[in-house]
Amino acid sequence: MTEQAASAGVGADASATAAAVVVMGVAGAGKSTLAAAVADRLGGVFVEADDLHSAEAKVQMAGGIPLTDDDRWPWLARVASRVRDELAAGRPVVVSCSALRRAYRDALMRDSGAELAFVHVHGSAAQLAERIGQRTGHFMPATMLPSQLATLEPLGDDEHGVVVPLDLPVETAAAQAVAFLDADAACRDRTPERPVS
Ligand SMILES: Nc1ncnc2c1ncn2[C@@H]1O[C@H](COP(=O)(O)OP(=O)(O)O)[C@@H](O)[C@H]1O
Ligand SMILES: O=C(O)[C@H](O)[C@@H](O)[C@H](O)[C@H](O)COP(=O)(O)O
Repeated sequence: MTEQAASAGVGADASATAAAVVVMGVAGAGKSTLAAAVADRLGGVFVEADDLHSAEAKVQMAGGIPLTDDDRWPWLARVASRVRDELAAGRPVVVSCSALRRAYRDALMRDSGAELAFVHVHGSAAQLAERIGQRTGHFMPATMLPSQLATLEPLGDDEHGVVVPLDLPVETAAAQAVAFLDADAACRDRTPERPVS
């Protein structure tokens, strides 16, 4: 993982910006808000992975029961398929998707065929609890936060991603994310493709 590439002073260069981005993190962290802002900056499409859950999965989560891996795989496949479709149509795509575990992120890469970049919106447990408590009208109850945190696997050093603090103003966070994406795209241009594990 590249730590806060934004602070490296990399200038914005739309042509170098990764075309496929997943804004990840636990429920309520601020993924959708940031993903929409990043999509706007990239002139890309914002995809809300929550909209691709089955009705059954939403009922399950609304009832406070976390999804299992078996519940998640078909959902992740739908998210990846959507990414693939948008890229095939020539549109940059920014997805809001929890993508909590490494295996989920690898599956998204494998099934989309895209070299995804990840932006992890994160903060302390107290900040996350406060943030999810503010959210209204969502199927995911705040009681799911502990299971989300238990499932979360932070970005590995070998993943293309950056952590953005959840308490930044959204436009500041989006600027940090885009600076990272520019730096990451430039870095990929200089290095051979790595295999997806
Ligand atoms: N940078 C931010 N600063 C302040 N509030 C935010 C910020 N990002 C998101 N929020 C608020 O936090 C709550 C959760 O945000 P949301 O984007 O829905 O999170 P997620 O997609 O991770 O569930 C919402 O009420 C949203 O308005
Ligand atoms: O905004 C949110 O609350 C999350 O994005 C949430 O809706 C997400 O879809 C679930 O977290 C299900 O997936 P996981 O159980 O794999 O996080």
